[in-house]
Amino acid sequence: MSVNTEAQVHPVRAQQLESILEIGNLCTNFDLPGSTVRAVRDVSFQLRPGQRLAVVGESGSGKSALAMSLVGLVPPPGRVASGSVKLRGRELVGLGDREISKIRGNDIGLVFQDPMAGLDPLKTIGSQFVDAIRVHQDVSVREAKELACQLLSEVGVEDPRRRINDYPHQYSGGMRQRVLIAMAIANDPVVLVADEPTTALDVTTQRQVLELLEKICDERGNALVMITHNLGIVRQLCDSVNVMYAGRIVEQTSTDALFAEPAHPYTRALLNCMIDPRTTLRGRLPAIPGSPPDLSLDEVGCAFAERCLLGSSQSLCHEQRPEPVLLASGAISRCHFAQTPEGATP
Ligand SMILES: Nc1ncnc2c1ncn2[C@@H]1O[C@H](COP(=O)(O)OP(=O)(O)OP(=O)(O)O)[C@@H](O)[C@H]1O
Repeated sequence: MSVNTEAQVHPVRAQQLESILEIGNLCTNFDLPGSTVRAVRDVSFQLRPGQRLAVVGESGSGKSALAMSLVGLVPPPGRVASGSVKLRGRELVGLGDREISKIRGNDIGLVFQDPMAGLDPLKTIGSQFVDAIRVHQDVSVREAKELACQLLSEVGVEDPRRRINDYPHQYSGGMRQRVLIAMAIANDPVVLVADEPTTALDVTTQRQVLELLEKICDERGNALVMITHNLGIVRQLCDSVNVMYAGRIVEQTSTDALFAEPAHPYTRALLNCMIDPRTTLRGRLPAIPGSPPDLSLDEVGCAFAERCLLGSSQSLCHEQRPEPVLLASGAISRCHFAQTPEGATP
């Protein structure tokens, strides 16, 4: 099945700007002894220059596995089992480690949840920064250091000429995240992939880091893929949204439409869990009743059917997997009853 959704959702917009990233029928599995966890299932979408796309969903829905698949960093025993990731037309799936690492940190910048995971505790920030720049740019150590200081200043690290000689533990969590963001943009990537970049931070620092990401995207014009649990972040930072459930994208829509007219029952359940969509920047999603399916089992019907208010009593939902449906709003929803008006019996 092919879900070439961007072309379906926004045919006019899709023609205006050629996409820079094209994901086609991507499947990522974790091969465990005796079972295979199918973490990303037949995911397709496109990203245009400057687009800010959120990927949202509950824990375990496959957001991180998708993000890691985009940049060739799926940890073993995981692997991209099939499908395609094309950056400016170049296929990344199947590239060797050396080739993909040239692209990572160059055309695609990465910001992770735990800034410590991206830094070597035994090296100064300066030496790590210089290395990260010189892997991709033919510049001297002195020039790389100068660029590093400029970037640190850009992301709000005061006195960068002194701070560059400090070790990661001498920075606060928020400052370490700023350093990683500076490193991620050092080679002017066309896409920034941020996987829950503020989850480990306190509320005030979260807000500052989000404002920084927003400023960077505004000023540099890079596209953003923002992996998050947090619909407040989606509202603040992103223009479009992929909602993931059980490894699949169940809704693709604009941020405005997500809040105004959520199409999929799962999206509506997520929104219902938000206490106050205007102020819940800090709010992780509270639980939706029931639990997601075991991703090592084959799907029969809609993966959300058991938990769905609309379809739990419908035999169709339990028997037949829904295909994506293009709605009048421009959203795509993977629901048998996507066109059913709210409150009506399907
Ligand atoms: N290293 C691994 N080994 C085995 N299974 C894994 C591994 N990493 C992820 N998975 C499985 O893949 C599925 C998707 O996980 P993933 O981390 O992508 O979800 P997520 O939506 O990012 O969740 P969270 O928001 O909690 O990070 C889950 O069922 C998870 O258990």
